[in-house]
Amino acid sequence: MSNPLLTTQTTFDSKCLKKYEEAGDKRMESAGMESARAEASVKNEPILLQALDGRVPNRTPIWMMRQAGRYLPEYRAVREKAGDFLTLCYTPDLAVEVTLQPIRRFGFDAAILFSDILVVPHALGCPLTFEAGEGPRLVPVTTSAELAALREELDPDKIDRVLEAVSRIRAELPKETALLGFCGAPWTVATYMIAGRGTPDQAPARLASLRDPAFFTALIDRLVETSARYLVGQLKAGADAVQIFDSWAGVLDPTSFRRWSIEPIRRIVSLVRAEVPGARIIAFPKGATLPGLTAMVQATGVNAVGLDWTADRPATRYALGAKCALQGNLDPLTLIAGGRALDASIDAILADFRGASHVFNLGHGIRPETPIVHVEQMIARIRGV
Ligand SMILES: Cc1c2[nH]c(c1CCC(=O)O)Cc1[nH]c(c(CCC(=O)O)c1C)Cc1[nH]c(c(CCC(=O)O)c1C)Cc1[nH]c(c(C)c1CCC(=O)O)C2
Repeated sequence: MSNPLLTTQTTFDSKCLKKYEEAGDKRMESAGMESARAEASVKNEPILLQALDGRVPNRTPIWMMRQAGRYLPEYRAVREKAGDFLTLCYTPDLAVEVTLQPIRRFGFDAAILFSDILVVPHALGCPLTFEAGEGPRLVPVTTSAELAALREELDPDKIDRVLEAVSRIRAELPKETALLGFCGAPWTVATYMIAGRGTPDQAPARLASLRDPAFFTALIDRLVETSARYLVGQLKAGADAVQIFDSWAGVLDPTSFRRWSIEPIRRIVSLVRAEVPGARIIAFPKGATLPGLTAMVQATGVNAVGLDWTADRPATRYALGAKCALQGNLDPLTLIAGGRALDASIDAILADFRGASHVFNLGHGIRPETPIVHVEQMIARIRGV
């Protein structure tokens, strides 16, 4: 019997979409009908996890990257009281509170731990500050000697506070809401460590990889090992799945993408699953091409890939829909615009992924200026209420 997902058809007409749906239905049948017991055990599972397991839940799970953040007045109030962003991250009471805020307000299908990808370099001993309106500032690490001066392992005084927040969040969340942990991918974290800040094209890290490959490889290795342990800690503390953010993957040429985005993520996935068998992992290599995404899924075996708003949805589904879940990909600017543009974009995303294992999300983090009524409009549209 031929698999409609493995044909060489390259146009994405309605006939082709019908095939996806049939394949999705078949996949549902084979996944769901293995035994009545398996069916019963998945019924109570959060729908986000059903999608990550390759099932097609009876409604589309929704969460938003940066869903706890400055667009929420209740976040701004806690942030003001804490004074400093890192205080929020390392004070379990506050991290639990801001993680739960968007769940209380919107009832998303997943909470994401409130923290930051730069907690990893900070816990390795890199001084870090967040200047108001300017983003993060780190003391740059640009040589093997500077790397050698950092810790080999994450400082437990910092990380244990984050893990305590994880277990308290899990205890307070409704059981139908999944809890996501996360870390930055080694490449993206390295770009901030080397430049000491965000840069437009990550030139300092790209140059370092060319000029001093021994240093750069050692830095990536340190991040692979510590990030894997950190994710294992989060999963053991109660995270149901984890996402690896490779926000700057899109600046890498195809060879460098394999070497600095795919390969470190592959190693993290394998280290994590050695400790936590079957760990559910989402990779978000922002800006990756479709061949890049395909290679990522093939090499790493992640459960899902995050798609930014530039992804060609039918082509991505055609290439990957039978191999992993697809997460995304509403343009965060559409959520600022609202109105009919928002409705039309949501409808297109839902139509393109109908019958697939799809997690609704934005193509990148929600922006602080986003009106809350547009988030409500989005959720109502997706849930059909
Ligand atoms: C690159 C990156 C960072 N942090 C993160 C990434 C990867 C995702 C992406 O590409 O956006 C990841 C991140 N940062 C934050 C979370 C929390 C969980 C979530 O709601 O998604 C997550 C998952 C909170 C945050 N991290 C930050 C804020 C804003 C801090 C504040 O309250 O002032 C929040 C809510 C600060 C931060 N942290 C970082 C930057 C560049 C900035 C400044 C830009 C900004 O202010 O939006 C680094």
